[in-house]
Amino acid sequence: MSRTLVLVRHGQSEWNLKNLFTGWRDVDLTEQGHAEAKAAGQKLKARGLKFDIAFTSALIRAQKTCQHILDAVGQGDLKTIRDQALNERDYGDLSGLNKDDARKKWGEEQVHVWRRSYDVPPPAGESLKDTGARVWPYYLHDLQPHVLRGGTVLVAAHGNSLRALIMALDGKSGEEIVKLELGTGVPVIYQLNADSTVASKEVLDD
Ligand SMILES: O=C(O)[C@@H](CO)OP(=O)(O)O
Repeated sequence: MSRTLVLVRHGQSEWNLKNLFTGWRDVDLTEQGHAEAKAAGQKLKARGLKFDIAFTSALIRAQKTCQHILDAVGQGDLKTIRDQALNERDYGDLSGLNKDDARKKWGEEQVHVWRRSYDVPPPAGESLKDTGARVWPYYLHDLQPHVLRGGTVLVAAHGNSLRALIMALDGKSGEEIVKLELGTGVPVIYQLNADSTVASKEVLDD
């Protein structure tokens, strides 16, 4: 039985391009972002993947990425659940600021800690731990059951909401997760065992 979970970070957004902290701000994909999402769909199509259900966040950049992928695999009308549990980490007061300006103001090290550490939240925002505290229960209750009954499930979401999910799936520590970067539009394919542990993981980053 195939129990397949496909995670895809949205394609490049307008604020990725402008190098701004985005978080819950609802910005669109760039031309490149649309192309990356379509290319992700083509890679999944080439694998012969057909989905049973799709999940995405409440934010347009993830929703459009999800739709591009479904269109590419010929499943444009597939049932898709949108939930803010899968939203990007809330960047709080950093939202809308330029990342280089923030480095000048607070220093390289502090900004890196806010962006990639496990449990240090940016001012008035969520740490990765906080993000995981909403992503992981949502995964367990709403998403994983579809995979365990033999489904193939698409999740189109965000860099940090997916980092939180991957941290739990891979059993990574707070120190290890600092190094994990997810590319825009790069599919990550998990096969799960019947007991919900990970049987295999493949990153389609070529
Ligand atoms: O700005 C954001 O919301 C995220 C993702 O684009 O940025 P970072 O990679 O710095 O966590």
